[in-house]
Amino acid sequence: MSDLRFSANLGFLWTDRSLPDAVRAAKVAGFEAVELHWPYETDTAQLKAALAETGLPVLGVNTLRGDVAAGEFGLAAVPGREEEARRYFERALGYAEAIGVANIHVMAGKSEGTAARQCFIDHLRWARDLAAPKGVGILIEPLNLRDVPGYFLTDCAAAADIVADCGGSGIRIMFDCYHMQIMGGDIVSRFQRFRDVIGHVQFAAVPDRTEPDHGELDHAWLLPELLRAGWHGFFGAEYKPRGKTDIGLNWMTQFR
Ligand SMILES: O=C(O)[C@@H](O)C(=O)CO
Ligand SMILES: [Mg+2]
Repeated sequence: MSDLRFSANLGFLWTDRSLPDAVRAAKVAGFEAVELHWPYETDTAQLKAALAETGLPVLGVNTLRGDVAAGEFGLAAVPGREEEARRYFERALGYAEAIGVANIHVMAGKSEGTAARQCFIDHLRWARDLAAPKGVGILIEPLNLRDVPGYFLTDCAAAADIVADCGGSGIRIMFDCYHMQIMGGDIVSRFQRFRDVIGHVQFAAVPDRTEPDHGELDHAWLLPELLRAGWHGFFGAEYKPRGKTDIGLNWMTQFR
């Protein structure tokens, strides 16, 4: 593999296997890390065993979204739901400590306005102060409004302001090229502008969020360009395979 290091997002890849087996499959495929969405039903001892066996680090887990059937997508920026949001974060932190996770992605939820922003900031400060002594960082991710209408956080400038208002340390932006392209594009300049507060990078084809081998974004150009723009971390492959995950891994060969 070149200088690019890839992380397999097991929220989308190898979902036909148990999470421990998905970790093993990611190792065999050449990924150098994994990231999870909502692994909470998976036994931590079994997951830990697969992680130890493969040596793959876990870059992130998400806080729970709330009542998904009712359209909820996180609670941290939803006034009136503060207690539940804190319980979700404590659950994520407990799981992160049990298996060893670098970051918790705090999901903001659907809301708007100054009360929602203050609610999010209060939650993030509290969460950061709880997680930092345990060596766990916080990520916040601007999402696109086509997939998640009404989501509170949709833009990097707003996310960077929130990080600053939280005091700057312990909270970083998850820069997902898929969402960024849908919310205006100009990905490399935006990455450069917010580089100092970016804590993870993800990618997928736009517009269909499948393998990064077609569509609006030329990943063979884009990902090395982000390295040149100063990114030193992993690239999270967060796409929904068109078929079986293993069949769709050819995109990786262009980076070898
Ligand atoms: O981009 C995404 O959808 C994710 O990174 C996520 O964590 C949940 O929405
Ligand atoms: Mg993402």
